[in-house]
Amino acid sequence: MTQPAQITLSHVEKRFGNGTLALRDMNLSIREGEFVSFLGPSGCGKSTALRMIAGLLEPSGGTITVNGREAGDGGDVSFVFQDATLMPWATVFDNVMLPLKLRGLGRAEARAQVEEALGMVGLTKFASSYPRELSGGMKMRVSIARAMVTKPRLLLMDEPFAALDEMTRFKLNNDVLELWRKQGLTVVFVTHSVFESVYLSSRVVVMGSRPGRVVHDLPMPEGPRDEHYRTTARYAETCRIVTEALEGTMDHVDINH
Ligand SMILES: Nc1ncnc2c1ncn2[C@@H]1O[C@H](COP(=O)(O)OP(=O)(O)OP(=O)(O)O)[C@@H](O)[C@H]1O
Repeated sequence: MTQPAQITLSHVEKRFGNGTLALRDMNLSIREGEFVSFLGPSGCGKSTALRMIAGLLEPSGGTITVNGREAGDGGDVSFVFQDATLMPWATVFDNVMLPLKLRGLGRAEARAQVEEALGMVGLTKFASSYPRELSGGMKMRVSIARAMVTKPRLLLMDEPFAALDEMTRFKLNNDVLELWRKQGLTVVFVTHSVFESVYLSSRVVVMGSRPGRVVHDLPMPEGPRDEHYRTTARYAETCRIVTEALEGTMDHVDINH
């Protein structure tokens, strides 16, 4: 039986105060347990769409429902930004505990959940370290642990690995896939990278700009995702198909710069 939609965007439009029409008539339905990437040229509204799903921005037209409620109207959703956005004066433990503290939990009550979240990202031994003592990849892991500590059903990620070197990015790609599988999450992931979107996703939503909208909705092949997969003909062929779809959304100005 098909799962009911967990996220629905229906005729969504976003016009900013300065008149920019970022999205027009965006329609999309995401089911529980999917891993969906938003891929598209710079400025096509990927982040805007993600922020509206999170309830951080309001649509100027249309409707967005998440977990059966209006977007932003309730828990079960976590957000990971491009920067780890950690509190530099607080330990890894305290950074990860923040969402629980905001919900009124004390240290003792929160301990088991924080430890579990740190375990998920392999940072158990770094609970008392400070952000300045960590590499960029480790800081991003802390940020992911902070997002996971509330046990969300939906994880929204806005280009989380764009600033990391390639090997770290590959490693974190695998970590996120493991979380997705083990925790039964739904993930919506914004990226500029065809290779990253094809590797991670069960579905790639290719967006076009001026105004932003969904241009292609491409199911990805099923099967294991591991370092071997990156070297297969199937992966290369899927990347080619997605690249063509992406290029079709761009005008010459976009392609040449
Ligand atoms: N707060 C804002 N006020 C006005 N315009 C905005 C605002 N935020 C985004 N925009 C505009 O809306 C459009 C979509 O922006 P958005 O950041 O969602 O695109 P994107 O696809 O995520 O881009 P990138 O890949 O470069 O991050 C762009 O034209 C952008 O300049």
